[in-house]
Amino acid sequence: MVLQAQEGLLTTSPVRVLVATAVPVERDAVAQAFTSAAVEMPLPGATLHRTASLDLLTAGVGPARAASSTASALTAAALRGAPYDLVVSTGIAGGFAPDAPVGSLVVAEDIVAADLGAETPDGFLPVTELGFGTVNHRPPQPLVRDLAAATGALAGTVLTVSTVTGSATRAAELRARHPRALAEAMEGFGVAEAAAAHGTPVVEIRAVSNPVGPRDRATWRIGDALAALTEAFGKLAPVWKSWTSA
Ligand SMILES: O=C(O)c1cccc(C(=O)CC[C@H]2O[C@@H](n3cnc4c(=O)[nH]cnc43)[C@H](O)[C@@H]2O)c1
Repeated sequence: MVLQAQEGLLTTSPVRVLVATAVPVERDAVAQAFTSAAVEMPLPGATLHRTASLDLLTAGVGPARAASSTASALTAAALRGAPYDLVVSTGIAGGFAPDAPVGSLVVAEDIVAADLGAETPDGFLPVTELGFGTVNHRPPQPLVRDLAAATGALAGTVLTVSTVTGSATRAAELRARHPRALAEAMEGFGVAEAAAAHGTPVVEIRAVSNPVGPRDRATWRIGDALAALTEAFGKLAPVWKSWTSA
């Protein structure tokens, strides 16, 4: 393994990984898994924290903001001649009960835009059935398996929504349309769209902070979910190092 000097940082990892969270507390939960200091780099619309292990992007809430921030980071890396090998979307999420309980970890076999489409008298139609776009990104499955094995995460579909589910009816509708759905969050599909535009593989790892369903803020366990993220990322260095998309 070769030591590389990157803009004042020394790294021993040949795999360049960009980790995108929505908000700073999620970024900090990931950063706590590492001892190395971070160098802050402002980007158009987002801030990147570069560590010796990974680059951490605070990408913002929602798929559009997450896509734009991730695109900035990917373009900046390409322009400095060091493109990323992998993009990881991560943070807290709602879990579909009973399969993904609060405190559990989920890794996405599929990253699905669950509300990108049209309502019709016969129900919801994804944009793909209207004749354009895409609603699904599929991460490399061997990597999904390695991530699940290293962390004990459940593997299944992770939905991206622009509106947080707030009723049992909506939760049941989503689950009926996506029987393999384990979790919903608001950024994965946006991050994946930006990664796909750069030809970069993407994965999504989520820690469940609340059940998907009726809004009940008092039952949220954000601290537990953030602790689960820290623990998970503490176990992942060997996975990043051994992984290659080739
Ligand atoms: O105040 C509320 O009632 C409330 C309810 C749900 C979510 C929020 C957020 O501000 C969370 C947005 C943030 O966290 C991720 N997240 C966490 N749980 C869920 C969920 O059940 N459905 C969708 N997204 C969720 C999301 O990725 C955002 O980054 C406030």
